[in-house]
Amino acid sequence: MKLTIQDACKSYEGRPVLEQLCLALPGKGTVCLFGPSGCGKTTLFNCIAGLEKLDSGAILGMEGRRVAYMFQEDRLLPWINARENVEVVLRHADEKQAQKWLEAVGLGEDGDKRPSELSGGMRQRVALARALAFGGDVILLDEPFRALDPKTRLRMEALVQEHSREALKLLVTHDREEAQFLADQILYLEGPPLRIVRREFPSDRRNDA
Ligand SMILES: Nc1ncnc2c1ncn2[C@@H]1O[C@H](COP(=O)(O)OP(=O)(O)OP(=O)(O)O)[C@@H](O)[C@H]1O
Repeated sequence: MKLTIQDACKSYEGRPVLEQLCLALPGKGTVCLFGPSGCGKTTLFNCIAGLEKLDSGAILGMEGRRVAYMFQEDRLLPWINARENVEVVLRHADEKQAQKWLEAVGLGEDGDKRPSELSGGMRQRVALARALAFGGDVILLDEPFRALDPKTRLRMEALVQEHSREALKLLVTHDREEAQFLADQILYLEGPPLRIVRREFPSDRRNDA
């Protein structure tokens, strides 16, 4: 089902971050959000996820849809190990399944380590494994590859591309090539207040070329 953002308004301390924002998103596929720091992308994600409430307007099409959210920070639980951090989001606790996800992000050997024993890039990959393992209908990824070296980054991009094909994946990136590689649709943004200055459909463009 399509996701429709209708006249969304959200202000902080009198400063509008979302102002009468209207946006129609497809039911599935990858939409990359490309825009400068502070333009309001995270605020939009928080409103879609229901963590922040709009001042007015509506987000339609979220009824009954499960949301996975990979935040800019890893937000791992510090008192349990990497494998358990993935296991907590599985419908049925399953250590083997959690281990498979860790292997998919290249951390098969690190499952017993607590977040404090992992590097920033490793923690980010555990957070990515957790978001994909949850298997939501809407998957919000806020700069998911930021702390990664180029080779690992490519591997993680491929992982995101191949999983959850029936979900709507919304991905914030500051990397043009990454957006071109992953996206069915790229939204170029400015703000605050957040506005869409351009929409691009990379695969269509390739077909036209
Ligand atoms: N809880 C809050 N209280 C006050 N101001 C906020 C709050 N959250 C966001 N803002 C402000 O809203 C604006 C948009 O912030 P937001 O985090 O949504 O931007 P962003 O595009 O995700 O930026 P970045 O790429 O740096 O994460 C910024 O000016 C920010 O200071």
